[in-house]
Amino acid sequence: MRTVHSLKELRTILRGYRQQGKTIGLVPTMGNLHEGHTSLVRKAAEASDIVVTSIFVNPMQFGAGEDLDTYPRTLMDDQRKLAEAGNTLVFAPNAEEVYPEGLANQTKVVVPEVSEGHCGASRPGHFEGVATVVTMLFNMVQPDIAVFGEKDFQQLAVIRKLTRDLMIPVEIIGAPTVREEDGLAKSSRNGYLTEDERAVAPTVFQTLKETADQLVQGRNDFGTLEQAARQSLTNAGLRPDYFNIVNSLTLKPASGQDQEITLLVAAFLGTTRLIDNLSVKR
Ligand SMILES: Nc1ncnc2c1ncn2[C@@H]1O[C@H](COP(=O)(O)OP(=O)(O)OP(=O)(O)O)[C@@H](O)[C@H]1O
Ligand SMILES: CC(C)(CO)[C@@H](O)C(=O)[O-]
Ligand code: BAL
Repeated sequence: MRTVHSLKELRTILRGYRQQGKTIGLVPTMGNLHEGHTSLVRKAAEASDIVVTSIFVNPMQFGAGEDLDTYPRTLMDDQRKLAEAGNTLVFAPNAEEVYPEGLANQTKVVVPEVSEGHCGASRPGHFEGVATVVTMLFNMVQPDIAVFGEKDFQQLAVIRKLTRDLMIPVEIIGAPTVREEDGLAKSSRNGYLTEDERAVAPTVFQTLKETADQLVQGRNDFGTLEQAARQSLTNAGLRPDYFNIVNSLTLKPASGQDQEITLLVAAFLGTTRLIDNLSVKR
């Protein structure tokens, strides 16, 4: 498995693969990889001949006061995990390679509607940063397929929409959330949790499951259920950012007629912000 840092080298290698008639899969990440990421790589390897994993902590998607500087950078460890998962090529550019003219001067991709609300409301500019860098990665790698985790449910919806709207010829594949045994969604940011916080963290998924059970039983009083879920999180020592029951496609507030409903949650444990979601069919 090779690692390249420059776009020029990436393009030269990929040209060679394309000339051999190989299909290319892309897995965009910010590194500090865990089994959630390697499951995406395995999925990409099933769907394409060559798998490119990008590792780039994208400054454009971090807000002021967020963890851009402290976000864990663990390239050597990541390379070992990727090789084991069947990855072909790692693309690990630095910020100057991706944004040679700096962030202020960068053309941006703005995705309306699905990027509004939820994480979009709590992290202004976040999805502009994600949409822009993902569009750039699509142009850099020109993959046939790209795999993203359902753990970042709103992000996946944003990427599906930008791909459709900008007619980018790539198939977007969603991959299920990989969890710890106690239900906590695997995430690089779990590493920030103290031992005490880690013991409380599974409450996020438990609250999702308890609320989903109520929905499956036919409850339509979504506001009451959201309020009760926020209270459960608070009682466990979390600080809920949002707990929203939405239509799975539009991410707008769910209605009683919706057959596919998604519960979206973000909550702080100390300074760590955890997100998760669960979808139900009715
Ligand atoms: N537990 C998981 N299961 C499946 N996919 C995941 C999981 N965690 C992350 N991913 C996916 O991996 C890709 C890269 O995500 P990222 O590098 O931000 O990882 P992360 O662990 O979610 O980090 P963070 O804690 O910063 O959100 C995204 O498509 C994301 O949805
Ligand atoms: C898709 C992504 C790699 C873009 O920076 C990031 O938002 C992530 O890791 O989910
Ligand atoms: N996993 C989404 C990337 C972020 O939180 O910035």
